[in-house]
Amino acid sequence: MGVDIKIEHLTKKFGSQLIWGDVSLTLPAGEICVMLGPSGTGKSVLLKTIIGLLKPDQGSVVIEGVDIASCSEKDLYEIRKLFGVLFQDGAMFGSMNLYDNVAFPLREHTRKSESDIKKIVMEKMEMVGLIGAEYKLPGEISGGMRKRAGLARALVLDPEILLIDEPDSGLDPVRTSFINQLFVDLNAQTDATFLIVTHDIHSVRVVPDQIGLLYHKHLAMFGHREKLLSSDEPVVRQFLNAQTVGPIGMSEEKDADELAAEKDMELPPLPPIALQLEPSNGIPRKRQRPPGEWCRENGVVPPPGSFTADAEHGVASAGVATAEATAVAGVPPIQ
Ligand SMILES: Nc1ncnc2c1ncn2[C@@H]1O[C@H](COP(=O)(O)OP(=O)(O)OP(=O)(O)O)[C@@H](O)[C@H]1O
Repeated sequence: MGVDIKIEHLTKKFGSQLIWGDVSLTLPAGEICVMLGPSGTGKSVLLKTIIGLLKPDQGSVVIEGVDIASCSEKDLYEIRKLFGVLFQDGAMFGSMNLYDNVAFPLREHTRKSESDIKKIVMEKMEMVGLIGAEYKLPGEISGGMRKRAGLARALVLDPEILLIDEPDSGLDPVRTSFINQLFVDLNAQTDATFLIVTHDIHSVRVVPDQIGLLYHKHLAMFGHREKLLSSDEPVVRQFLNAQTVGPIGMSEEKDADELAAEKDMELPPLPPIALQLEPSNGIPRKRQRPPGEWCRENGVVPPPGSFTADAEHGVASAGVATAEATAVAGVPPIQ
């Protein structure tokens, strides 16, 4: 399960307004990818382009040999069956209970009997922890439950690709952690390719295998989590660590005077790279790589204290833990 999405030289404009240009990246089959970027950089537009709701001006999005950007309506209809989509608010029909909301794609797109539909709906409701809430209306449940119901609905057609737009918007930190764990568990169970758009820096540090950053009308960087989390590239470093010092300003880019004023400012050290969330059953996901492997293979020294339990809290542990962490990454321990 899970398929690659190969994006090449993708450009999107609305009229004369360039949203992003020449975006190229591959979302690897079965991996969890996160797309970041300041507000308005076109992350939602990218999701909509990947699923063929918006046509790019140039470039291709190839899934299973079909280019979404140029294929026929019939091919697009077929390819869309590979997708599950979770919109920001869960996009539930307000007058339908959760059971009917989750059953909706099965009733619309398949000829399954009501007893088969029931089996599938209940299986997905169980996966997202909503057994017992089937007959509640969307307006009667919390935002977190609505997201989980939206996720159950996105899963009913057994998608190979899950597109998820800002799952944490409106959720408190605890519920965000629950939904992050749910993504990791679902990825382990389904091996689907995940693309999540989020602003939540903590989620970015512990959930994805791959991270991308859209900035100033282009893809600033895309790659393995350890690449971005150890990067000194100013935009990546500033965004991933939520710093005010760096090229990103309040509205868009900082001007030359603002950047000159920051020239001699010392940046805080990069925080340690956290361990990725493990599936709840303790069995690693198929596409999960051992901590530190990317750094080791690419000769990159991770920030001190990386890949330890403390690293999740941004604490660079000294002594033994640091030595262990660097040993994991295959580089000499820091004395
Ligand atoms: N259908 C449309 N027609 C014209 N402009 C659009 C359309 N959809 C999006 N835009 C513009 O594209 C830009 C990017 O919007 P988008 O919603 O993708 O940003 P985003 O990065 O997801 O932002 P946020 O993080 O705030 O959700 C915005 O300037 C928006 O106004």
